[in-house]
Amino acid sequence: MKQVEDPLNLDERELDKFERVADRWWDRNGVLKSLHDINPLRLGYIRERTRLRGVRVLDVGCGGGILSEALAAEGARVTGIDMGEAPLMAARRHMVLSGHAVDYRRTTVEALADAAPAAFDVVTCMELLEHVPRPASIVAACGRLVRPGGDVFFATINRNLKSFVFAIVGAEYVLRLLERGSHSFRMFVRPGELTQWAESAGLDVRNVAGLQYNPFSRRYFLNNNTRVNYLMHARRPHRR
Ligand SMILES: C[S@@+](CC[C@H](N)C(=O)[O-])C[C@H]1O[C@@H](n2cnc3c(N)ncnc32)[C@H](O)[C@@H]1O
Repeated sequence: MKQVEDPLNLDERELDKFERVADRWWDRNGVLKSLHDINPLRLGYIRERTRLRGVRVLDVGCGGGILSEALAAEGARVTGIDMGEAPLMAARRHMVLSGHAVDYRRTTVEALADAAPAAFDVVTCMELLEHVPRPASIVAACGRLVRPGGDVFFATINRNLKSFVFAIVGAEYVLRLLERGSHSFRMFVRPGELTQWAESAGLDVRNVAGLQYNPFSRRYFLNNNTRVNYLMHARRPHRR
């Protein structure tokens, strides 16, 4: 039987995971602690590779706004988009407390790419690709939304035996860094796949870095081991 594609590129079960925990989004020691813990590393990775002050940044799948607010604090003019109602509510509530202004909107990245092509200097899309049915479509839309010469940043989880052991068994069952069921192994994305989608979106991949967790020091760090979590920096060339 032919499978019918969801035109919104949504997986209701995945969305629901974040609806349920949204009121604890900004609890630094709560269920989303790992997002808080990796945020300085993600921000540092972005800041090293692009200018943020005064530029238009789109944060795709922004959730409760952990990265969006950090980008705004760097002086960027940030738009955050997500399809979850409750995460966006948590983001708007927190923005009032923090004073880091972000323009939060409920839209798909594909619809925004139709409405506002090349409207952003920088696009970030972190920890989203492993939660959607058609990640290549998200990557293509990110490529359309960034201006020529602009930068795109992705973060996701590799798909192999080590990532199954570390990102699911280790993180969800042994160390309890994440809630059980946070991730589905089959939705993880290999760096080769992401590179191919980025290139098909007209982007040049400039760097891929690994994001590691040391269970003894309980600290995250960046290196070149991309077997589990990794980040990617791509740039839209001026001519394509
Ligand atoms: C793991 S959270 C990541 C949040 C944020 N990017 C961060 O890293 O701090 C994933 C987010 O993706 C959102 N999401 C899931 N599917 C989506 C889709 N198709 N379009 C936009 N957002 C989506 C969820 O609502 C959730 O807020």
